[in-house]
Amino acid sequence: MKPTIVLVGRPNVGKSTLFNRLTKTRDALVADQPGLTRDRHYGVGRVGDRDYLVVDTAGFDPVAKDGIMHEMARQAEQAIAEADVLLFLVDGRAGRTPHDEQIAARLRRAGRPVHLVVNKAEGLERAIVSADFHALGLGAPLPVSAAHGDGIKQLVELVLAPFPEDEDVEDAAEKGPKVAIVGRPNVGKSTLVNTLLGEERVIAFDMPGTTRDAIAIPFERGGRPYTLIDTAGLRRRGKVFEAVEKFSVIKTLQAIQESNVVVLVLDAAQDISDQDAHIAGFVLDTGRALVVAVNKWDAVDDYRRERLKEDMARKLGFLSFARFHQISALRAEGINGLLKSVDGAYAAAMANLSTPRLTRTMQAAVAKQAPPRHGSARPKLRYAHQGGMNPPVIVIHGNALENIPNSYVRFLERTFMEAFKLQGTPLRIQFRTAHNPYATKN
Ligand SMILES: Nc1nc2c(ncn2[C@@H]2O[C@H](COP(=O)(O)OP(=O)(O)OP(=O)(O)O)[C@@H](O)[C@H]2O)c(=O)[nH]1
Ligand SMILES: Nc1nc2c(ncn2[C@@H]2O[C@H](COP(=O)(O)OP(=O)(O)OP(=O)(O)O)[C@@H](O)[C@H]2O)c(=O)[nH]1
Repeated sequence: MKPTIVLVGRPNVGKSTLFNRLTKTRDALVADQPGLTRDRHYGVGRVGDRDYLVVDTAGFDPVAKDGIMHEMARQAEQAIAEADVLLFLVDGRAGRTPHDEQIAARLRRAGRPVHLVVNKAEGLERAIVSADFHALGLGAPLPVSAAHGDGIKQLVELVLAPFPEDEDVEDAAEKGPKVAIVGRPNVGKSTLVNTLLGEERVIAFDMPGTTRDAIAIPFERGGRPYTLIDTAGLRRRGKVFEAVEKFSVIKTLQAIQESNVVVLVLDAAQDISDQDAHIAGFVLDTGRALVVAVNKWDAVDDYRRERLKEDMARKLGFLSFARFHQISALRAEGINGLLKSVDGAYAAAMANLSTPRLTRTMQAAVAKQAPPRHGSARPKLRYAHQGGMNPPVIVIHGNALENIPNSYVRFLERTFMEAFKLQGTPLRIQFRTAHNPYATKN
């Protein structure tokens, strides 16, 4: 399970600064993609081998009764309800305020673990800060400086400690791909789930009594096992599954994180929206394999189809690693092709890449196009090996690799993707520079 950390606090205490800190570790792994915009309030982070989801609630005001503040408070309430752990941020320089007390009173009733985090604590006397905020009745305050990065690693380790670690990727492989079907409201997710599950026997239906309702539904198609990771609270009613809750961004992102392969459902009758692009960007950030299902293809004419293709090329160009399928969930058209791509994307995400072949492919790429010189140093790529799966991580060793530009990273990604036929999964390339004083300076 990958825990969801929700940040709460009054305006200006440093939530965005902490959010950036907590999600920054992961960003460094993802080459910037043209056209990719990230949602400012939802991100993924990683410490060691552990992934987590971070949500920044804006402007939480538990007493606002109407207007934009009320709407923001409503969204924050939903995030609190869906959190695994809450970080309540206060401002060590401003001291305890009445607004902090209101929020504390609300959080004491949240039924979730709450950590009281005192931000802007650099240079402050620890004992004085602690005494002031202890009065909020949420346990010992944890001093940090989000701006300077002090205390952040300890904070994350403390917060994640109670959550079990994930099962090994390789151990899980024989159960088949874990698939999350995601998309904004009304694109046809429930219809697709029912089409997938309807024809074949559902092997079992478990509802583990975990802190949140993560539901995994094993099923078979064409003799192959899959596990469906539920998103927006699909519940079984009679023979069919239907959504019983409102669309939830957090549940969507949690399902993406729990999955191996994401099926992003789009509605052919609608233009691509920011929400579609944000979900797609999140999939890229988590490194999950991806197949795009352009649903309701039956309901649109040729003109609309052409227009949609242009729209997708413009707004989702950063998904060039993924296959796109035109389907009709309602008429069960295009489903086998879609699942074939799910299988292909899963195989690519889990592929074993041999060190000699990786190194040969890398050398061939360099021979074709050498990395640009930076100052007096020409980066030297020596050898490559695999550093992880789902997504495949390729670790390249060499000298002066710090300054390799993003465009060259993307060239390497494309080269590996073609050589190893890794369609359907994003790739990560990591550089390890040897700091050998005798390293050749050619
Ligand atoms: N001294 C100090 N200032 C900080 C620290 N973290 C954040 N700040 C400053 O505090 C101010 C508010 O930070 P934000 O991260 O925007 O705060 P926020 O809680 O997201 O604010 P809203 O977006 O209004 O909810 C900015 O001027 C930051 O530079 C810190 O650790 N130390
Ligand atoms: N024409 C057409 N309509 C479809 C198709 N798939 C779904 N729909 C219709 O689109 C509407 C929304 O479908 P749902 O499956 O409930 O969509 P959803 O994404 O689960 O929606 P939320 O539960 O709001 O997240 C329903 O009226 C479906 O009948 C399709 O392939 N073609």
